[in-house]
Amino acid sequence: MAEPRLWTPADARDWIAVPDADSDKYSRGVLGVVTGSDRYPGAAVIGVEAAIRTGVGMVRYLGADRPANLVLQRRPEIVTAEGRVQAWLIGSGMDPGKLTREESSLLDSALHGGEPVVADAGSLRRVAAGAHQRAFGVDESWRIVATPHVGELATMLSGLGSPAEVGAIRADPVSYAADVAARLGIVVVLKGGTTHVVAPDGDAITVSGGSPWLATAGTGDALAGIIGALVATNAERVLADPGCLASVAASGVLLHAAAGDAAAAEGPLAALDVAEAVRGVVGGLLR
Ligand SMILES: NC(=O)C1=CN([C@@H]2O[C@H](COP(=O)(O)OP(=O)(O)OC[C@H]3O[C@@H](n4cnc5c(N)ncnc54)[C@H](O)[C@@H]3O)[C@@H](O)[C@H]2O)[C@@H](O)CC1
Ligand SMILES: Nc1ncnc2c1ncn2[C@@H]1O[C@H](COP(=O)(O)OP(=O)(O)O)[C@@H](O)[C@H]1O
Repeated sequence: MAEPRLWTPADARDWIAVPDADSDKYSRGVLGVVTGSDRYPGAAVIGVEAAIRTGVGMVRYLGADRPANLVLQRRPEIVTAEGRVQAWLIGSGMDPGKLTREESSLLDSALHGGEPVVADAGSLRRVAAGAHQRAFGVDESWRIVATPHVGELATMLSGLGSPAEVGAIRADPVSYAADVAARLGIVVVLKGGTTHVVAPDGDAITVSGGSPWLATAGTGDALAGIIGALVATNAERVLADPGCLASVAASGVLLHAAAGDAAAAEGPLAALDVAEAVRGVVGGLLR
């Protein structure tokens, strides 16, 4: 396996799609979102806020009623009608053991739809079960980015029939992430104090830094929203060259770490502070 590359702000800058006079909300990219649940409605609010502040043409939120109402209270600009999307963000704030039939069907539609997908938390077991591979073949599944923490990667490995202890994964994170990435044909973003982005071919990118104050509930939901917005606004490039999906994901991790630093500069942070701070980070990179 090649040595992991370090990702820089200049690398991330390349993946910020800046609108011009010919842009409209559809041409910029629409992110379809299936996150949150009655049990964890807040995850939907955090992920949507992060996506909006990363920059996207439109967010279509299609989750359950309770999170949908909270999302709309905070962000009336969100659209809850079905329609075309350029990418999906799924799974944050969803419990894989307690999905309603409608939630399961929404997750499956997103995974089988052919658009790039950012799969978090409650959708990871489905990804590990390889449903998308059966539908599209391994090459096509390069369009999926999964964002597990070590506990969730352990669950994915169990699903693949290769259980591993969390301690073993922590000791050799890139190898375990690379194993899952190769077997499922997906990009794995293994989250932690240092985050590793690993492509199916074993190419690894490391994003270090990010304030330790990020170790608080909901910051992973914010990360998924940031990556979702970047994938939606770069969807044409991703579909033309799925190999670039790891670069898009690494850029999202870098923006998230920088937003965490910005929010932590004022004191202990909450996940929504991180989502809000992404705006200033993107603005700063573009100056
Ligand atoms: N405001 C909200 O609505 C929030 C919702 N959340 C949602 O809550 C659900 C459960 O999330 P959990 O992360 O607790 O996942 P799980 O409950 O699936 O996994 C947690 C398990 O993994 C282990 N573990 C090992 N390393 C870990 C690490 N680095 N970080 C976290 N757990 C680790 C834990 O000990 C535990 O056994 C997800 O759907 C998530 O998106 C969380 O994001 C918190 C905020
Ligand atoms: N000690 C740390 N230093 C820097 N970043 C961290 C640290 N701990 C966690 N993070 C980051 O915070 C986020 C936590 O995500 P996650 O574990 O999914 O939590 P949640 O499910 O509560 O959102 C990840 O992006 C992770 O990389």
